[in-house]
Amino acid sequence: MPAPHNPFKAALKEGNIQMGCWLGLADPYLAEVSAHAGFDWLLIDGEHAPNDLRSIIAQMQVIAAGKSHAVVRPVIGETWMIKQLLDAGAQTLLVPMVEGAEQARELVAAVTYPPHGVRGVGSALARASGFAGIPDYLTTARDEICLLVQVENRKGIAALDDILNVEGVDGVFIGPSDLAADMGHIGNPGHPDVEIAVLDAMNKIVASNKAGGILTLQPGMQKKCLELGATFVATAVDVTLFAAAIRKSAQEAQSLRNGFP
Ligand SMILES: O=C(O)C(=O)C[C@H](O)[C@@H](O)CO
Repeated sequence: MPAPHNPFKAALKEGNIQMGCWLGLADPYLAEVSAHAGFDWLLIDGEHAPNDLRSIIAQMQVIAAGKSHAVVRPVIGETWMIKQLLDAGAQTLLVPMVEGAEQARELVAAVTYPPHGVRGVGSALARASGFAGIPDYLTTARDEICLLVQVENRKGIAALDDILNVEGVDGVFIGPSDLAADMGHIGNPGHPDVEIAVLDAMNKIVASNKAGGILTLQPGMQKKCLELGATFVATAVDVTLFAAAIRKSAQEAQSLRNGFP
């Protein structure tokens, strides 16, 4: 019996668009709500949300029971961190701040067992192997792991062609917020210079036959990236949605109260 099939990786390979949502509320109860909403993928954010290994596992567990695929973002692409997340059952990783081909090759090695990689062998204890319930996990796991890297500063953009030549990287995600900051337009990912850089990079990614991805709340940018051939596009953030809704509700409550003496 092989490692669990990764439908998200298969969809990207076939060029099937996958629409996603960012999960920053760092809670399995709330992740479960999103898991039944209808997104193709949900990003469990270990970089900017208050997640740890346990909270990431809990969110993966509830997402597994829903209709979405869990994509896990570590704080940074450290080999030991990737080892833990893969053993915990993550099959798709989105690694932030990738700036060069050598770093990308190290990430490929981190998701690959020896002799071709350096992923530590712990399947006997791992949720990923069904707690040793999947006899062929060690020999089939790599094929079902989807490695996505983030290019999100000028150094990464300059190295994009080299990164795209790294075998074993399945997709490249452009991070407009960090790219905007590095380009001198912090807080303004919609700046014309940033948009040009994002779309140029997306063009290159798609042309390389790797999957192109982005998170953008701008409908115009979402459409442009899809038109260029991006296949994993996040269009929502749970924190943003919740915060806006709860603020609106509070304002309505106060307006109602103000109508009384
Ligand atoms: O740089 C970006 O944009 C991303 O990588 C996404 C952000 O980290 C996410 O937190 C939304 O701002």
